[in-house]
Parts: sequence; structure tokens; C-alpha cells
Amino acid sequence: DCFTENGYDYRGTTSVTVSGRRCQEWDYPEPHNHSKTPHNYPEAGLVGNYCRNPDNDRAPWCFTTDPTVRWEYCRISKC
Ligand SMILES: O=S(=O)(Nc1cnn(C2CCNCC2)c1)c1cc(Cl)ccc1F
Repeated sequence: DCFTENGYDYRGTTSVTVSGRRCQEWDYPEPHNHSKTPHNYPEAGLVGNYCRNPDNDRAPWCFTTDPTVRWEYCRISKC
């Protein structure tokens, strides 16, 4: 799949980052405790560990399950 503009409206199911790391679940604070939770951002589609752009960055991203890498952009093409 692909994302338009900055992916703010991306609601696909990719959950892999550009480096191939796995995305952390948005509603779980491990390994990275963070403020981008489904509770705080109910309109952002923060479901499972799917790549999203809740803070209007330049592309969909996610926190990673690697404790040494807090977040990364995702492996999704621009449409
Ligand atoms: O919980 S967080 O969202 N973590 C965080 C750290 N970097 N990012 C980037 C995510 C992609 N867009 C740029 C910020 C998010 C977070 C946000 C802010 Cl404003 C401050 C502290 C913090 F912990």
C-alpha cells in the first residue's frame, strides 16, 4: 500500500520500519513509554502496531520494539 500527502490519513496495516524493525503496539508502554496513545489521540487510528502519523510528521512512523531505537519512519511508499 502507499500513503498520500504526509500520511496523516494513512490507515493501512504496515507495521515495519525503514530499517526492518517491528513496530511497538501503540497502547503498550514497552520498550518505549510515550504520549502517542489511542487514548490521547482517538482520531489518529492508533490501532495495534500499525504505522501512523499522529503528530503530523512528514510520513507514517512508529515506536520500535528495539529498546535502542525509539521511533523510525515506516517502510511504506508515497502514492
Ligand atoms: O511520547 S512522544 O511522542 N515520543 C516521541 C519522541 N520522538 N517522537 C517523534 C515521533 C515522530 N515525529 C517526531 C517526534 C515521539 C513525546 C512527544 C513529545 Cl512532544 C515530547 C516527549 C515525548 F516523549
